[in-house]
Amino acid sequence: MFRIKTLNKISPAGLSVLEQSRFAVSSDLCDEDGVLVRSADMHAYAFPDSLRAIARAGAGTNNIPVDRCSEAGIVVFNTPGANANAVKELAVCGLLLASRKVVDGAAWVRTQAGMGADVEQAVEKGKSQFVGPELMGKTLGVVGLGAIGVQVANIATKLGMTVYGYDPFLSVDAALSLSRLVHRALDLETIYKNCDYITVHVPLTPDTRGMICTDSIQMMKGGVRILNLARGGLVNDDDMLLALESGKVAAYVTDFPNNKIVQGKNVIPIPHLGASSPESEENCAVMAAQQLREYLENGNIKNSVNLPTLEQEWSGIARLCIIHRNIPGTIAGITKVLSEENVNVENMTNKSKKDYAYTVVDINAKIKDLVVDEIRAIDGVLRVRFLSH
Ligand SMILES: NC(=O)C1=CN([C@@H]2O[C@H](COP(=O)(O)OP(=O)(O)OC[C@H]3O[C@@H](n4cnc5c(N)ncnc54)[C@H](O)[C@@H]3O)[C@@H](O)[C@H]2O)C=CC1
Ligand SMILES: O=C(O)CCC(=O)C(=O)O
Repeated sequence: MFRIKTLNKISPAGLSVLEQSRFAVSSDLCDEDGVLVRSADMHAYAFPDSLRAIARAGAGTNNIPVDRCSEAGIVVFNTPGANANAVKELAVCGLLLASRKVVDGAAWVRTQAGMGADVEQAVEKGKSQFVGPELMGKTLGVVGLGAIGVQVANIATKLGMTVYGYDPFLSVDAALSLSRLVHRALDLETIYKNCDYITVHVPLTPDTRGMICTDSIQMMKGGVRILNLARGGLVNDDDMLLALESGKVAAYVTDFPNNKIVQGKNVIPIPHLGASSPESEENCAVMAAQQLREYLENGNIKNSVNLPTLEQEWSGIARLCIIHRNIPGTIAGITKVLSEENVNVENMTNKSKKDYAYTVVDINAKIKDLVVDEIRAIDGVLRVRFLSH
């Protein structure tokens, strides 16, 4: 029986993937084999020895201490693309909210009603203060052309916008999905200098933290409208507040409000709703649970952010799953231990991702705990699991 701890509310469709006969799932258990999480901050989380995998039902993994997980031989999964449509739709909403003063206008209508005014009359008299430009014919810059950015760029072309996209690491899949109407920007300056609207869809990393700051805003057009449905830390709040105050930035739509930024002029704060649709919550939860189940039961890895994709059909009665550093000599060490025990290797796959590697060895014999311990002791080995049918 595997023990799965949930750190956020997970869609029931995802939980149903983890059948009760094989998985105990609760927010209130210890010695967990796996964790299912959405946005809960895990940086101070104490890993029990039992923990083998963390599945993030969502895209961003900046709430998880991925380096610490790698060192402890814990696989971290996410669910690429599973919530992209939900975020794309909110981005379209954000573009409109940044333009058409709907939020301020609606609040104003309510105050009129509250003050006892004749709302019908007040509306016609007061509406001119809420005029805002159309999107058609304007220029949009999309920073980050991954699962979300591509969809936002493509749909914006259908709204009649001229779209520039920037992504120095554009994947082949993303390139194939990108509309030919989207102009490829080769640097951020092109986006900053040319766009009336800018939307960021990149992960929060040391490289992207604070990328929207006074230096970048200075390059932008006066009255630019900025959308941030990616992560709060991508924007320097102090610099943004100054730019909003001066009017250099006409509107800032953020899915990551905090006490400071909500004070700003023309800030449209959204309570982190990017992925909050039933469809997206279900997609993410199902994908995360399936990946977790497949790793715990069969050792197969798909969509991990710290370890390579490795899926192998079973070809023996037992399987060794070894997470190790990507250094010479480890595989030789593993096969040496097995051949000394006279164990035949039925099938073996090794894959690496940056500094870490994963080796799956199928064998046709049960081996003693001592042999597993010998493999565990090989230089560079971080975690060994022994699975049997
Ligand atoms: N508001 C919300 O609820 C949600 C927010 N997000 C955020 O959006 C981010 C993007 O999500 P996805 O598109 O699904 O991820 P993704 O991994 O498919 O795409 C990210 C893209 O950013 C690119 N990139 C990385 N560094 C860059 C840089 N310095 N400049 C330009 N491009 C760069 C990558 O090459 C990649 O193509 C996530 O990391 C997460 O932080 C994602 C889902 C929901
Ligand atoms: O689970 C959520 O609501 C947050 C989604 C998100 O921010 C992400 O997928 O990166």
